[in-house]
Amino acid sequence: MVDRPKKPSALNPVSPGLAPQAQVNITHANSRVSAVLPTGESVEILLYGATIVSWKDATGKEKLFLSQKAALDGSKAVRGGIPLVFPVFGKAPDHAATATLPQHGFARTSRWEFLGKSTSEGSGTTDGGDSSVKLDFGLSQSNLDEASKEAWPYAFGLIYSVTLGREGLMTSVVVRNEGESAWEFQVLMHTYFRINDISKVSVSGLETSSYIDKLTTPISTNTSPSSTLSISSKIDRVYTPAGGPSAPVVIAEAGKPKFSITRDNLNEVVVWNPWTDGASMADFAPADGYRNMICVEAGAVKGWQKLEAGETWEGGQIVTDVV
Ligand SMILES: O=P(O)(O)OC[C@H]1O[C@H](O)[C@H](O)[C@@H](O)[C@@H]1O
Repeated sequence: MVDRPKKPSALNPVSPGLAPQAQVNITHANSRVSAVLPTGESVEILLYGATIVSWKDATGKEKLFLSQKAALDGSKAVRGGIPLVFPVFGKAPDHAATATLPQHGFARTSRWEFLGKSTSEGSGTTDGGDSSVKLDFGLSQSNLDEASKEAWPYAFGLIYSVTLGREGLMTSVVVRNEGESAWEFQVLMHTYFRINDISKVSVSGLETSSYIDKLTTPISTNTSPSSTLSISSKIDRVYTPAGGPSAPVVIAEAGKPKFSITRDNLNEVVVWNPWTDGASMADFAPADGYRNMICVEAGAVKGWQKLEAGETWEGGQIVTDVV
Protein backbone atom coordinates (compact mmCIF):
# COMPACT_ATOMS: atom_id res chain seq x y z
CA MET A 1 0.00 0.00 0.00
CA VAL A 2 1.38 3.43 -0.96
CA ASP A 3 1.83 5.77 1.92
CA ARG A 4 0.22 9.14 1.30
CA PRO A 5 1.80 11.78 3.49
CA LYS A 6 -0.79 14.33 2.44
CA LYS A 7 -3.71 12.01 3.00
CA PRO A 8 -6.69 14.15 4.14
CA SER A 9 -7.77 13.56 7.69
CA ALA A 10 -11.26 12.21 8.28
CA LEU A 11 -13.91 14.88 8.08
CA ASN A 12 -15.56 15.87 11.31
CA PRO A 13 -19.14 14.64 11.36
CA VAL A 14 -20.22 18.25 11.68
CA SER A 15 -17.93 20.38 9.54
CA PRO A 16 -17.54 23.96 10.67
CA GLY A 17 -19.26 26.31 8.28
CA LEU A 18 -21.60 23.67 6.87
CA ALA A 19 -25.28 24.50 7.45
CA PRO A 20 -26.95 21.98 9.78
CA GLN A 21 -28.74 19.22 7.94
CA ALA A 22 -31.69 16.95 8.59
CA GLN A 23 -30.60 13.45 9.61
CA VAL A 24 -32.39 10.50 8.05
CA ASN A 25 -31.80 6.97 9.36
CA ILE A 26 -33.07 3.56 8.41
CA THR A 27 -33.16 1.23 11.41
CA HIS A 28 -34.83 -1.88 12.87
CA ALA A 29 -33.42 -4.18 10.16
CA ASN A 30 -34.45 -1.85 7.35
CA SER A 31 -38.04 -1.63 8.53
CA ARG A 32 -38.18 1.91 9.94
CA VAL A 33 -37.24 5.37 8.65
CA SER A 34 -36.69 8.29 10.96
CA ALA A 35 -35.81 11.92 10.34
CA VAL A 36 -34.64 14.65 12.70
CA LEU A 37 -34.37 18.33 11.82
CA PRO A 38 -31.37 20.32 13.07
CA THR A 39 -33.80 22.11 15.40
CA GLY A 40 -34.89 18.80 16.99
CA GLU A 41 -38.31 18.00 15.47
CA SER A 42 -38.56 14.34 14.48
CA VAL A 43 -40.72 11.76 12.74
CA GLU A 44 -40.61 7.96 12.59
CA ILE A 45 -42.28 5.83 9.93
CA LEU A 46 -42.63 2.06 9.65
CA LEU A 47 -42.32 0.64 6.15
CA TYR A 48 -45.18 -1.58 7.27
CA GLY A 49 -48.15 0.48 6.11
CA ALA A 50 -45.93 3.56 5.75
CA THR A 51 -47.39 4.17 9.20
CA ILE A 52 -46.14 7.24 11.03
CA VAL A 53 -45.63 6.04 14.60
CA SER A 54 -44.07 9.15 16.14
CA TRP A 55 -43.97 12.87 15.55
CA LYS A 56 -42.20 15.03 18.09
CA ASP A 57 -41.66 18.75 18.40
CA ALA A 58 -38.28 20.40 19.04
CA THR A 59 -38.58 19.78 22.79
CA GLY A 60 -39.13 16.06 22.24
CA LYS A 61 -42.84 16.16 23.06
CA GLU A 62 -44.85 13.46 21.28
CA LYS A 63 -47.77 14.71 19.18
CA LEU A 64 -49.36 11.39 18.21
CA PHE A 65 -51.09 8.78 20.31
CA LEU A 66 -49.73 5.26 19.98
CA SER A 67 -51.34 2.46 21.94
CA GLN A 68 -48.96 0.74 24.38
CA LYS A 69 -50.13 -2.54 22.88
CA ALA A 70 -49.83 -1.48 19.23
CA ALA A 71 -48.17 -4.20 17.16
CA LEU A 72 -45.11 -2.68 15.47
CA ASP A 73 -43.81 -5.93 14.01
CA GLY A 74 -45.99 -6.06 10.91
CA SER A 75 -48.39 -8.61 12.35
CA LYS A 76 -51.41 -6.28 12.27
CA ALA A 77 -52.37 -2.69 11.48
CA VAL A 78 -50.84 -0.24 13.95
CA ARG A 79 -53.20 1.07 16.66
CA GLY A 80 -52.15 4.70 16.70
CA GLY A 81 -49.90 7.14 14.88
CA ILE A 82 -51.07 7.77 11.31
CA PRO A 83 -52.06 4.65 9.39
CA LEU A 84 -52.98 5.29 5.74
CA VAL A 85 -56.34 3.91 4.64
CA PHE A 86 -56.62 2.78 0.98
CA PRO A 87 -58.46 1.71 -1.21
CA VAL A 88 -61.53 1.40 1.05
CA PHE A 89 -62.59 3.16 4.23
CA GLY A 90 -64.11 0.68 6.68
CA LYS A 91 -65.88 -2.15 4.88
CA ALA A 92 -67.88 -1.62 1.71
CA PRO A 93 -70.00 -4.74 1.21
CA ASP A 94 -72.09 -2.97 -1.44
CA HIS A 95 -69.14 -1.88 -3.55
CA ALA A 96 -68.29 -4.99 -5.56
CA ALA A 97 -64.67 -4.11 -6.34
CA THR A 98 -63.67 -3.67 -2.69
CA ALA A 99 -66.27 -5.88 -0.98
CA THR A 100 -63.82 -8.63 -0.02
CA LEU A 101 -61.03 -6.37 1.25
CA PRO A 102 -60.29 -6.20 4.96
CA GLN A 103 -61.42 -3.17 6.99
CA HIS A 104 -59.61 -0.02 5.76
CA GLY A 105 -57.96 -1.85 2.85
CA PHE A 106 -54.44 -3.15 2.39
CA ALA A 107 -52.21 -0.05 2.34
CA ARG A 108 -51.87 -0.02 6.13
CA THR A 109 -50.86 -3.68 6.24
CA SER A 110 -48.52 -3.85 3.23
CA ARG A 111 -44.80 -3.29 3.20
CA TRP A 112 -43.92 -0.07 1.37
CA GLU A 113 -40.67 0.92 -0.28
CA PHE A 114 -38.67 3.91 0.92
CA LEU A 115 -38.03 6.00 -2.19
CA GLY A 116 -35.74 8.60 -0.64
CA LYS A 117 -35.57 12.00 0.97
CA SER A 118 -35.31 15.60 -0.09
CA THR A 119 -34.69 18.63 2.07
CA SER A 120 -35.28 22.32 1.84
CA GLU A 121 -33.48 25.18 3.49
CA GLY A 122 -35.59 27.63 5.36
CA SER A 123 -35.97 31.19 4.25
CA GLY A 124 -36.65 32.07 7.87
CA THR A 125 -33.57 30.33 9.27
CA THR A 126 -30.51 32.34 10.19
CA ASP A 127 -28.05 29.48 9.75
CA GLY A 128 -29.32 28.36 6.32
CA GLY A 129 -29.91 24.89 7.79
CA ASP A 130 -32.59 22.46 6.67
CA SER A 131 -36.03 23.62 7.71
CA SER A 132 -37.89 20.63 6.36
CA VAL A 133 -37.33 17.10 5.19
CA LYS A 134 -39.59 15.12 2.87
CA LEU A 135 -39.63 11.33 2.92
CA ASP A 136 -41.24 9.48 0.01
CA PHE A 137 -42.71 5.99 0.15
CA GLY A 138 -44.09 3.88 -2.70
CA LEU A 139 -46.57 1.05 -2.98
CA SER A 140 -47.73 -0.74 -6.11
CA GLN A 141 -49.44 -3.98 -7.04
CA SER A 142 -46.11 -5.83 -7.03
CA ASN A 143 -45.66 -5.09 -3.30
CA LEU A 144 -48.94 -6.73 -2.32
CA ASP A 145 -49.39 -10.20 -0.90
CA GLU A 146 -51.29 -12.73 -3.00
CA ALA A 147 -54.55 -12.36 -1.06
CA SER A 148 -54.64 -8.57 -1.61
CA LYS A 149 -53.73 -8.88 -5.29
CA GLU A 150 -56.52 -11.35 -5.76
CA ALA A 151 -59.07 -9.29 -3.84
CA TRP A 152 -58.16 -6.06 -5.66
CA PRO A 153 -56.60 -6.97 -9.02
CA TYR A 154 -55.88 -3.45 -10.28
CA ALA A 155 -52.60 -1.94 -11.42
CA PHE A 156 -51.91 1.05 -9.20
CA GLY A 157 -49.08 3.20 -7.91
CA LEU A 158 -49.12 5.15 -4.67
CA ILE A 159 -46.54 7.70 -3.60
CA TYR A 160 -46.95 8.82 -0.02
CA SER A 161 -44.90 11.82 1.07
CA VAL A 162 -44.30 12.76 4.68
CA THR A 163 -42.85 16.24 5.12
CA LEU A 164 -41.58 17.24 8.53
CA GLY A 165 -41.22 20.97 9.07
CA ARG A 166 -40.55 23.15 12.07
CA GLU A 167 -44.18 24.15 12.37
CA GLY A 168 -45.86 20.93 11.45
CA LEU A 169 -46.27 17.78 9.46
CA MET A 170 -47.61 17.38 5.95
CA THR A 171 -48.76 14.08 4.50
CA SER A 172 -49.80 13.75 0.87
CA VAL A 173 -50.58 10.90 -1.43
CA VAL A 174 -50.50 10.56 -5.21
CA VAL A 175 -52.63 7.74 -6.58
CA ARG A 176 -52.03 6.58 -10.15
CA ASN A 177 -53.97 4.16 -12.30
CA GLU A 178 -51.28 2.15 -14.06
CA GLY A 179 -53.73 -0.26 -15.65
CA GLU A 180 -55.86 -0.37 -18.78
CA SER A 181 -59.26 0.20 -17.20
CA ALA A 182 -60.87 2.54 -14.68
CA TRP A 183 -61.13 1.78 -10.96
CA GLU A 184 -62.36 3.53 -7.82
CA PHE A 185 -60.87 4.14 -4.41
CA GLN A 186 -61.22 5.89 -1.08
CA VAL A 187 -58.28 7.22 0.94
CA LEU A 188 -57.86 8.58 4.47
CA MET A 189 -55.10 9.69 6.84
CA HIS A 190 -56.14 8.09 10.11
CA THR A 191 -54.42 10.52 12.49
CA TYR A 192 -54.46 9.70 16.21
CA PHE A 193 -53.71 13.02 17.93
CA ARG A 194 -52.27 12.92 21.44
CA ILE A 195 -54.13 15.08 23.92
CA ASN A 196 -54.03 15.31 27.70
CA ASP A 197 -57.70 15.12 28.57
CA ILE A 198 -60.55 14.43 26.15
CA SER A 199 -63.02 16.16 28.48
CA LYS A 200 -61.24 19.48 27.83
CA VAL A 201 -61.04 19.09 24.06
CA SER A 202 -63.10 20.98 21.52
CA VAL A 203 -62.94 20.71 17.76
CA SER A 204 -63.85 23.67 15.58
CA GLY A 205 -64.32 23.83 11.84
CA LEU A 206 -67.07 21.20 11.83
CA GLU A 207 -69.93 23.57 12.67
CA THR A 208 -73.16 23.65 10.63
CA SER A 209 -71.86 20.80 8.51
CA SER A 210 -73.39 17.64 7.19
CA TYR A 211 -72.22 14.49 8.95
CA ILE A 212 -72.88 10.79 8.86
CA ASP A 213 -73.27 9.21 12.28
CA LYS A 214 -71.91 5.66 12.05
CA LEU A 215 -73.16 4.82 15.54
CA THR A 216 -76.90 5.08 14.89
CA THR A 217 -78.90 2.15 13.54
CA PRO A 218 -79.39 2.62 10.70
CA ILE A 219 -76.54 5.01 9.99
CA SER A 220 -77.99 8.55 9.84
CA THR A 221 -77.16 11.83 8.14
CA ASN A 222 -77.43 15.00 10.23
CA THR A 223 -76.33 18.62 10.36
CA SER A 224 -74.05 19.67 13.20
CA PRO A 225 -74.94 22.63 15.44
CA SER A 226 -73.22 26.01 15.13
CA SER A 227 -71.19 25.34 18.30
CA THR A 228 -67.82 23.58 18.45
CA LEU A 229 -67.71 19.83 19.03
CA SER A 230 -66.95 18.42 22.50
CA ILE A 231 -66.73 14.71 23.19
CA SER A 232 -68.13 12.95 26.23
CA SER A 233 -68.91 9.50 24.85
CA LYS A 234 -68.02 7.20 21.96
CA ILE A 235 -68.05 9.02 18.63
CA ASP A 236 -67.68 7.85 15.01
CA ARG A 237 -68.74 10.46 12.45
CA VAL A 238 -67.88 11.40 8.89
CA TYR A 239 -68.14 15.19 8.50
CA THR A 240 -68.16 17.17 5.30
CA PRO A 241 -67.03 20.52 6.72
CA ALA A 242 -69.09 23.37 5.28
CA GLY A 243 -66.00 25.59 4.95
CA GLY A 244 -64.33 23.22 2.49
CA PRO A 245 -60.84 21.69 2.73
CA SER A 246 -58.92 24.96 3.09
CA ALA A 247 -60.84 26.08 6.19
CA PRO A 248 -58.87 24.76 9.19
CA VAL A 249 -60.24 22.16 11.56
CA VAL A 250 -58.73 23.04 14.92
CA ILE A 251 -58.30 20.78 17.94
CA ALA A 252 -58.17 22.88 21.11
CA GLU A 253 -57.61 21.80 24.69
CA ALA A 254 -58.77 23.89 27.64
CA GLY A 255 -59.59 26.62 25.14
CA LYS A 256 -56.06 26.69 23.65
CA PRO A 257 -55.57 25.60 20.02
CA LYS A 258 -53.22 22.59 19.76
CA PHE A 259 -53.44 21.33 16.19
CA SER A 260 -54.76 22.95 13.05
CA ILE A 261 -55.55 20.75 10.05
CA THR A 262 -56.02 21.99 6.50
CA ARG A 263 -56.71 19.69 3.59
CA ASP A 264 -56.23 19.43 -0.12
CA ASN A 265 -58.71 17.34 -2.11
CA LEU A 266 -59.79 15.51 1.05
CA ASN A 267 -63.37 16.64 1.54
CA GLU A 268 -64.25 14.64 4.62
CA VAL A 269 -63.10 14.62 8.21
CA VAL A 270 -63.78 11.56 10.36
CA VAL A 271 -63.90 12.05 14.12
CA TRP A 272 -63.47 8.86 16.14
CA ASN A 273 -62.95 8.05 19.78
CA PRO A 274 -63.77 4.52 20.99
CA TRP A 275 -64.30 5.72 24.58
CA THR A 276 -64.41 2.78 27.00
CA ASP A 277 -64.94 0.34 24.07
CA GLY A 278 -61.18 0.72 23.53
CA ALA A 279 -60.70 -1.56 26.50
CA SER A 280 -62.21 -4.43 24.50
CA MET A 281 -59.73 -4.00 21.64
CA ALA A 282 -56.84 -6.41 22.08
CA ASP A 283 -54.26 -3.83 20.95
CA PHE A 284 -55.57 -0.79 22.83
CA ALA A 285 -53.76 0.23 26.02
CA PRO A 286 -53.99 1.60 28.57
CA ALA A 287 -57.70 0.92 28.95
CA ASP A 288 -58.34 4.59 29.71
CA GLY A 289 -56.11 5.70 26.81
CA TYR A 290 -59.20 7.07 25.09
CA ARG A 291 -58.76 10.11 27.32
CA ASN A 292 -55.44 10.85 25.67
CA MET A 293 -56.44 10.56 22.03
CA ILE A 294 -58.73 11.88 19.40
CA CYS A 295 -58.77 10.67 15.83
CA VAL A 296 -59.42 13.48 13.37
CA GLU A 297 -58.97 11.86 9.99
CA ALA A 298 -58.78 13.75 6.70
CA GLY A 299 -60.06 11.68 3.82
CA ALA A 300 -61.95 11.23 0.59
CA VAL A 301 -64.34 8.58 1.84
CA LYS A 302 -67.86 9.63 0.91
CA GLY A 303 -68.54 8.03 -2.42
CA TRP A 304 -65.61 7.01 -4.61
CA GLN A 305 -62.77 8.66 -6.50
CA LYS A 306 -62.68 7.28 -10.02
CA LEU A 307 -59.42 7.06 -11.97
CA GLU A 308 -59.38 6.27 -15.66
CA ALA A 309 -56.39 4.42 -17.12
CA GLY A 310 -53.25 6.53 -16.80
CA GLU A 311 -54.86 9.19 -14.57
CA THR A 312 -53.50 10.44 -11.26
CA TRP A 313 -55.14 11.95 -8.20
CA GLU A 314 -53.48 13.80 -5.35
CA GLY A 315 -54.64 14.75 -1.87
CA GLY A 316 -53.10 15.65 1.47
CA GLN A 317 -53.23 17.35 4.84
CA ILE A 318 -51.10 19.88 6.64
CA VAL A 319 -51.12 19.59 10.41
CA THR A 320 -49.76 22.62 12.20
CA ASP A 321 -48.52 22.18 15.70
CA VAL A 322 -50.00 25.31 17.25
CA VAL A 323 -48.61 25.07 20.78
O1 LIG B 1 -60.03 -0.71 14.34
P1 LIG B 1 -59.68 -0.08 13.02
O2 LIG B 1 -59.90 -0.99 11.85
O3 LIG B 1 -58.28 0.47 13.02
O4 LIG B 1 -60.66 1.15 12.83
C1 LIG B 1 -60.72 2.17 13.77
C2 LIG B 1 -61.79 3.18 13.38
O5 LIG B 1 -61.43 3.80 12.17
C3 LIG B 1 -62.29 4.88 11.75
O6 LIG B 1 -62.19 5.95 12.61
C4 LIG B 1 -63.72 4.42 11.60
O7 LIG B 1 -64.59 5.49 11.36
C5 LIG B 1 -64.17 3.65 12.81
O8 LIG B 1 -65.43 3.08 12.53
C6 LIG B 1 -63.18 2.58 13.19
O9 LIG B 1 -63.60 1.91 14.34
